[in-house]
Amino acid sequence: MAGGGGVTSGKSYPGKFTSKVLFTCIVAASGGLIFGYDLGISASRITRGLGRRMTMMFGGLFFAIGAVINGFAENVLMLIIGRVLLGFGIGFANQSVPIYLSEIAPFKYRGALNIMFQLSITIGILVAHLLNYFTAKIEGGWGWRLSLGGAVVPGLVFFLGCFFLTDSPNSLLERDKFKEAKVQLQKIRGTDNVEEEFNDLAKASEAAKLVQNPWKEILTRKYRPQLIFAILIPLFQQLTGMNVFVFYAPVLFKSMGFGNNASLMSALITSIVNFCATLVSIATVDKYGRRTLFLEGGLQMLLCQLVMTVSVASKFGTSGNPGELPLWFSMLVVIAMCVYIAGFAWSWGPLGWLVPSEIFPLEIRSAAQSITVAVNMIFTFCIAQVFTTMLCNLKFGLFIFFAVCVVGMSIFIYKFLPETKGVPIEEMTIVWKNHPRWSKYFVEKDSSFEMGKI
Ligand SMILES: OC[C@H]1O[C@](O)(CO)[C@@H](O)[C@@H]1O
Repeated sequence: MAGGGGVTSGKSYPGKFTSKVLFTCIVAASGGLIFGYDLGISASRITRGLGRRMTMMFGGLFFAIGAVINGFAENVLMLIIGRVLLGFGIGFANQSVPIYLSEIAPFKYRGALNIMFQLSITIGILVAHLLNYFTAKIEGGWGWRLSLGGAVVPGLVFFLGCFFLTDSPNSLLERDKFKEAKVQLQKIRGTDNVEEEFNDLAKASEAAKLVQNPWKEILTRKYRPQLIFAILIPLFQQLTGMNVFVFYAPVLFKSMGFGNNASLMSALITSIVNFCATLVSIATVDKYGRRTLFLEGGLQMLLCQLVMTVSVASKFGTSGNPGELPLWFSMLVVIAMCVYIAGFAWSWGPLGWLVPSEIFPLEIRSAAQSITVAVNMIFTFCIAQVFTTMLCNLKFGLFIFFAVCVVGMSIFIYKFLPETKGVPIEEMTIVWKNHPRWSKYFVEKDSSFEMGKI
């Protein structure tokens, strides 16, 4: 495989899959609930200075306060203020949760534990869809208060849960808390024998401390490979077109002839498929690797987009008026949509967070994650804004547009993404060094690797 192949670092840090690491990851991943419930902005300086855990707590708190203000809003200003706080909450959570999970997880299970973040996102979407459906039926027109105010629940779950967490050893070392970092690592790994891993983390943190300004640093040539992925992975995730289904599924289903219950049906079907397929990703990502999932998911989405293109073109043409749609046709489109969503949910959905969170060295990890979050949010917003205009102008061509994007991103992954499965996070340099495209960014000196002096 071009540039693929598995790489092993030769490390085998002892340690168990402890109940502590599982509990910690479940609580931290619940930060995805608030993103599933809503969308927002980003915060890197805070993650580095305050630590991942504190940033997560701020995220939950802002989100909960924003939700309360929205729920009790008496005017538009209150709605705007609440909305801004939700945005901060999500920005803080998206900034800190993926890297926290990747740092805290034993490297062999990093994929599965990190994907619990995306799993929480899918739960958030499912709950919000269901709630919207029921609150819309509440007499008296105050149901929206319940929908908006209901966001306080995931916000508080996440905020309060964070009290039970410790910061990641990497983040503690970043702030010179050596003793605490070691004790926490021993607790998380369930063994006192963490010397090798701890030394590697300490080395990474020493290297990180030499970097005064991560924002300037990330622009230097030696981080070019990582920077490219920090930007392109979230961009490509949004260019799959998935959010067209998340945001507009009810409209699409209605136009396929699913009468009055279209909204509930679509919300239920697409959200449940999204959730279940994310579980598949959890079960397979550390076994088959990131590249396999990316490529399989891409192919699956492409086939479905082609089925949708042909179906919509043959029934709607360019007039947009389908007449009476036969049942088999509606069923075919629904099945294609579901298979497409499953393809996304075990590839670009979770990997869009996992891969960026594990490929950056500590010194630029927070800055790079901010870029990833910002690109993700900006393009989520753009797709939501331009979707209807594109649909009106391109008609079935919209599906061709996303299909072409999927082909492009799959080729990119095939040629350029190194496999990161089974490599400890602070040892990740090795995958770049061994990759035919990226090795030139690394030069060998005195049997250690010095980065980017060419
Ligand atoms: O599960 C679908 C959701 O996942 C995301 O791609 C984030 O990873 C969102 O943009 C989308 O709404």
